[in-house]
Amino acid sequence: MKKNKKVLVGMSGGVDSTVSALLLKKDGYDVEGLYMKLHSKPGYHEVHLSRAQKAADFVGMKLHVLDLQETFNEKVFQPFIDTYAEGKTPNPCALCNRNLKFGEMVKFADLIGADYVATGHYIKTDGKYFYQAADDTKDQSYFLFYVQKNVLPKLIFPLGSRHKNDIKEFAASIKGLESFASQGESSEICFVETTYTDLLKDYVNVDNSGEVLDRDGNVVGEHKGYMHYTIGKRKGFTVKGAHEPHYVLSIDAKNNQITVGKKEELACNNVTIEHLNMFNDSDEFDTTVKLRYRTIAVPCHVKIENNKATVTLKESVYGVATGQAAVFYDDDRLIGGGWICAV
Ligand SMILES: Nc1ncnc2c1ncn2[C@@H]1O[C@H](COP(=O)(O)OP(=O)(O)OP(=O)(O)O)[C@@H](O)[C@H]1O
Repeated sequence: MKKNKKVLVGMSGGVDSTVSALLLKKDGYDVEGLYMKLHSKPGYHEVHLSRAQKAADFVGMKLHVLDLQETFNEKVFQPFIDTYAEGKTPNPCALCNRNLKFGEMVKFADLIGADYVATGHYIKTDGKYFYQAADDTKDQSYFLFYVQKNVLPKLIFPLGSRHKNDIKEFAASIKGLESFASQGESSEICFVETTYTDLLKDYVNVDNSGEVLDRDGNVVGEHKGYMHYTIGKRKGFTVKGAHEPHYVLSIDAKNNQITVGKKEELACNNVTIEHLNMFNDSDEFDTTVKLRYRTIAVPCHVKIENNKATVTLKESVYGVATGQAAVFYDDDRLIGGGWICAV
């Protein structure tokens, strides 16, 4: 029994956090839950908070509720809008993990005297590094690269060595938790109801059509507003007389123009990243890097100077977007990462 060890579990109302809390309780920890009100999607908290309360009641633990909508807006939502407005592709989950789930939640854990913080993320840690989850279809390590190193010793991930299907089956087999097993999966970005452009429309002028250029700067067509595109997208704009598919190569927010070209022109061999968050201390090394979620890490050489890294890719990657995360992996160990600022 882990007597006297208190764990604060992030409760979202979903099956993963519910099972995590239950496993920790069974393991002998003194568990308390926390539901954080993050974004302001209408009707969302009524549903999710009541599910989180139901889960907490089932586990037999106290549920704290924190309203963090203002902090979320400042640290995650506004940067999401601003990044699209700058013609880049944001990664709001990485910012939320650093600032809210493993920022504000850790502060709250300290306040109530909890020794550990747990969530239902699919990831592992040994207190120094993160490691990819056993279930590679669910691995969330890419979104956790920006969590501050000093909080790692406090983190517990009960699901890191398990598979999502087993978690659902486990919940389905427990009387009182069946409904958690059959709930739909949460959407990719929790505050986006339909599409990101629908959401952006309330804040910025998304449908502002403009020119499509080729690599030589010739006007070759029209687009429906640069925020509709990410690097590598091949639909939703016109290219006069084109016989082959064209892809977005770059986005110029200032001039409301996008540049397009053929697939081979999307190839990227060098990336510069900034605002690094490294878990090791080397400033020059060979490793592998993921430049997008759900892609395979490619071998690269990394040189760090003045909190910026030059990443030389040993094979071309297609469709690399500024604003996205570059995350370094040494096999299954996450050794750090940063934000792509130039390709
Ligand atoms: N609003 C919230 N308040 C507290 N903790 C949260 C909240 N949202 C997410 N978490 C924690 O972060 C973990 C990962 O969140 P994510 O949004 O990826 O959900 P998920 O994989 O669908 O998990 P779940 O099935 O628990 O909802 C959750 O399992 C939970 O522990």
